[in-house]
Parts: sequence; C-alpha cells; structure tokens
Amino acid sequence: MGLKDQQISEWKRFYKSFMFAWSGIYQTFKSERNFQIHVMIAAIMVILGFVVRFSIIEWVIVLFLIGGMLALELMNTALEHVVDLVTQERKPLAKAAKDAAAGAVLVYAILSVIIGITLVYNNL
Ligand SMILES: Nc1ncnc2c1ncn2[C@@H]1O[C@H](COP(=O)(O)OP(=O)(O)OP(=O)(O)O)[C@@H](O)[C@H]1O
Repeated sequence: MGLKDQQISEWKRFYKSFMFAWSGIYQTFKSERNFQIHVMIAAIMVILGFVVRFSIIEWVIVLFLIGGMLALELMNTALEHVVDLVTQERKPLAKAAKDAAAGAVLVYAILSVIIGITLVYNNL
C-alpha cells in the first residue's frame, strides 16, 4: 500500500471512530431520559447566557459544565450497560457500581446547578 492509500485508510478509520462515537451519543439521547433532561437544561442555560450576556470567561465555564455533564452521563450509561451485560441478576456489587456512577453524576449536576444559577444571578 502506498503512502497516499495509507493516509486515506487512516482518515477512514478516524471517520469511522467518529461515527461510532456519534452513534453512542445519539443512542444515549434516544434511550436515556436523564440525558434528554441534561440536554434540555443545557439548551436553557445557553439561551439564558445570551439573554444575560455572559462574558467570555463565563461562557467557557458554562460550556465546560455542559460538556462535563453530558460526558459524565454518557460514561454512566456505558457503565450501566456493562453491569447489565455482566449480570441480569440482582447483586450487591452491581448495585454498588451503578449507584456510585449515579452518585458521580449527581455531584457534578449539583455543582453545575449552583454555578449556573450564580453566573446568571451575577449578570442580572
Ligand atoms: N443488577 C442489579 N443488582 C442490584 N441492583 C441493581 C441492579 N441493576 C440496577 N440496580 C439498582 O437499581 C437502580 C436503577 O438501575 P437502572 O437504572 O439500571 O434500572 P433497573 O433497576 O436495572 O431497571 P429499569 O431500567 O427497568 O428501571 C440502580 O442504581 C441500582 O441501585
């Protein structure tokens, strides 16, 4: 295979992984109610940001919060799938794993809400 063919094949692989990742986001959006709620809250936050005119720094903070929240929710969904793959039975370890992951999402969500409200309030 020539250098050009190799480069094309690299791009194809990159494109394929991108499509797999996009499919993961789309499937999670379709099937997980919590993910849909997070997307809705993110959209409201972006609209509020334009209304109260966030500064650049405030936008950076908000976009990191939104990106972090959605990424964490995707990881939580991935973990739930893996646990369900490992066992369909009710097991304490399965519960501990799912609850810990859900706890991580909750911690980030609470902090995001506090920071989001503070930023909006600060610009009123
Ligand atoms: N295999 C399991 N063993 C013990 N507890 C579980 C297990 N799966 C889920 N749980 C508990 O149920 C909670 C909700 O889990 P999950 O969102 O996966 O729904 P589910 O209980 O599997 O069923 P459903 O999706 O139909 O509501 C978890 O946070 C955990 O506390």
